[in-house]
Amino acid sequence: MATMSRLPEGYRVVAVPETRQTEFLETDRLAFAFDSTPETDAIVPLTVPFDRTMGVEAPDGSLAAVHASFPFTLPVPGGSVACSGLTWVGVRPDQRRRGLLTTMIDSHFTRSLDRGEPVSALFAAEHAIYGRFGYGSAADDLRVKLSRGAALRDVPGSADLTVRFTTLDAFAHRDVLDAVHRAAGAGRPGWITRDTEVLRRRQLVDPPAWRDGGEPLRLATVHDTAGEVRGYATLRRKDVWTEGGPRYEVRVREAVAVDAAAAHRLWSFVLDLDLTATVEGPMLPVDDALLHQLVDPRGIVPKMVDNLWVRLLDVPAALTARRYAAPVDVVLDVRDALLPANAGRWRVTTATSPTDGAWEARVERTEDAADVALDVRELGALYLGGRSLAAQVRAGLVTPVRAEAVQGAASAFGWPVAPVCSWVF
Ligand SMILES: CC(=O)SCCNC(=O)CCNC(=O)[C@H](O)C(C)(C)COP(=O)(O)OP(=O)(O)OC[C@H]1O[C@@H](n2cnc3c(N)ncnc32)[C@H](O)[C@@H]1OP(=O)(O)O
Repeated sequence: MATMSRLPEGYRVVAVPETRQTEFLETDRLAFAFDSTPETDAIVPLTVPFDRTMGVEAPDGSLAAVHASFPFTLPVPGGSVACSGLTWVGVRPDQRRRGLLTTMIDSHFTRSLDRGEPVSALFAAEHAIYGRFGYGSAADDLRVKLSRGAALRDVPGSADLTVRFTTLDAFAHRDVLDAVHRAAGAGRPGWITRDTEVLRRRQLVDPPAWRDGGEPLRLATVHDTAGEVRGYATLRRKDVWTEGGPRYEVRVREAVAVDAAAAHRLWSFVLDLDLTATVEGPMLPVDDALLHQLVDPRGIVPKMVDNLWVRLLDVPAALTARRYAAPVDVVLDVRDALLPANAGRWRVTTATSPTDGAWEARVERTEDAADVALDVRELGALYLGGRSLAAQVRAGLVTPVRAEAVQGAASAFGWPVAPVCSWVF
């Protein structure tokens, strides 16, 4: 690795074991300006994976910066890949802009590669932070505001389903909701599942301090005639009384459904709760069924937000782990200032014809002339199939060395299901 480290004199990278939990949390609280109380801490499980938590110590031995990573299985087009999910990154405000994050990223890359994780992914606190390290913005999610009563097109089977509404219980509901969450995201790139008990429970906890004047989190579940859960929404209503009557807001934390009928039934319920006027949706994939089922999509107020950022740490391993939407034979000339093993020309070739439209690729070093030249950041952005190589060329981010190669490569690197991760880690 081309080392990026430029720590000030006397600083050093250290592992942060669980015994330093209090110090770890204090560092991140200073960085993120968040507070907590013993009441909230008693409810919210700590998700920090201390066996994968690192920091930077100042010369006096105190923690100046921290980060951790989750061992995820990242769904990618047609498959999945071992992924190091970077998280809890924080540098104390009095230690920032001295290269501490840069050094931590260096160590994160090395450790991830040593563990056999060819890809890293993250949610970025701010847009400007991670591109310099080769992370590309690989997915968007949509946050929509809808009016009560927004009509949906008919979907066969919806009328056979029933909805139950109750108060959410993180312990009682976590397993059944996790099973639905997994089923709902099958085949969707980026749909990271919550593979530990703490991560499952963390999505459902509801300390009073987080309610912002709303009710406790409620749970709407959609059931088929056999009683099986086919979809769910976690949500809270906030009471708003006006001279004109009640205009409550519904805030949906998560809404997932295993099929179109369940999505239709779920949203029909959520969009027609008594006393309410508006519904704020959760993080939705940009191709979510709701957006297609709405009779009048003009009625929504959408906001598009960057979702997962992806960094290819081992280009050939990462590109081999995904499938391609069309046959391709393209030579990529990759720039990677931080991980030189990725740099240079790679031929991506698909061969035998698959029955499911998901083409496997061979990825090999080549001396042949490049078709397309791009930074590893843009390759990371393409990785989940949610960005278009042709759009990157049009935006001036990718150089089309052989312009005729772009259309075919763009089709192959795309994917028919939009990537998204439904929760922030
Ligand atoms: C995956 C996650 O956990 S996302 C959470 C990230 N954490 C936060 O946002 C909490 C608040 N902020 C912080 O803790 C810190 O400011 C961090 C982690 C964002 C940056 O840490 P620093 O140690 O200051 O970064 P470092 O000094 O290594 O900066 C490297 C380069 O990135 C730039 N940079 C760092 N942060 C930012 C930012 N927020 N916006 C724009 N540029 C930035 C620096 O200017 C520097 O540029 P240069 O190389 O041209 O001089």
